Amino acid sequence: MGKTTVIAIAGPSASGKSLFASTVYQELVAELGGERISVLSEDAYYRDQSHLSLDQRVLTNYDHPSAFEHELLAAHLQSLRDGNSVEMPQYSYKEHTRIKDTIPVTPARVILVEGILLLCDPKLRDQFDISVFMDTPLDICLLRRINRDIEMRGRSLSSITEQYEHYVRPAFFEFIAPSKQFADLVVTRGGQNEIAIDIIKTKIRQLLAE
Ligand SMILES: Nc1ncnc2c1ncn2[C@@H]1O[C@H](COP(=O)(O)OP(=O)(O)O)[C@@H](O)[C@H]1O
Ligand SMILES: O=c1ccn([C@@H]2O[C@H](COP(=O)(O)O)[C@@H](O)[C@H]2O)c(=O)[nH]1
Repeated sequence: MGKTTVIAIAGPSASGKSLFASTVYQELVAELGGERISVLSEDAYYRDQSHLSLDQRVLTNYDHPSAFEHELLAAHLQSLRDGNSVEMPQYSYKEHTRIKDTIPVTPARVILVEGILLLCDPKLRDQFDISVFMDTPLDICLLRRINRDIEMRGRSLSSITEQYEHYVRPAFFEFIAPSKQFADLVVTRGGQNEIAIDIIKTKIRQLLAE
């Protein structure tokens, strides 16, 4: 296997990062097979909070860098570069903590990693060869987050709007928007931008052909 290339996909919550990463991954796996591409999620590296009660866990600010174990994500990316498999944690948005199971991730020629605060952290940025920022307007992100969090993450409308006002929106202006300067490619509209998906797929095909 040649040198590992890590592609980061960052941007606000519900901007389409997961959809973009999974579309690129699934379309390339269908075309080329899955052995040479892996996907990681920053959300899997939210800190374990199993020592706290559920009432305490809901008080955490999940949009602040301190909520993530970025040191572990950086160490896992380095291990994968070094040719070693890692056990990626799994996170429950309903329980607000990690679950016991992990997912084995094998070293791959191309690693896609997606998450809100990836480009804010210098030790993570050092691990990225290509960085993408999903520049979906914040009002569109909010509408998509409301629908997704009610359907998929067991949230009420009032809990979403309260969390959004106190944590999600302030974190966008303090951490996420300023991190756009570190992106190589800025993607408008979200996870269904077919031209952007095609550009990243073309780059990955080139890397896999080297
Ligand atoms: N371009 C788009 N058009 C319509 N819906 C979209 C688009 N991009 C993403 N979505 C939807 O918006 C929601 C949030 O997208 P997701 O990929 O989970 O965002 P993120 O990973 O950035 O939080 C999901 O339900 C997804 O299907
Ligand atoms: O327990 C949790 C953990 C995270 N969140 C919210 O999730 C988003 C990040 O995930 P996206 O898939 O990028 O939306 C972040 O804004 C947190 O507020 C949560 O609500 N509860």
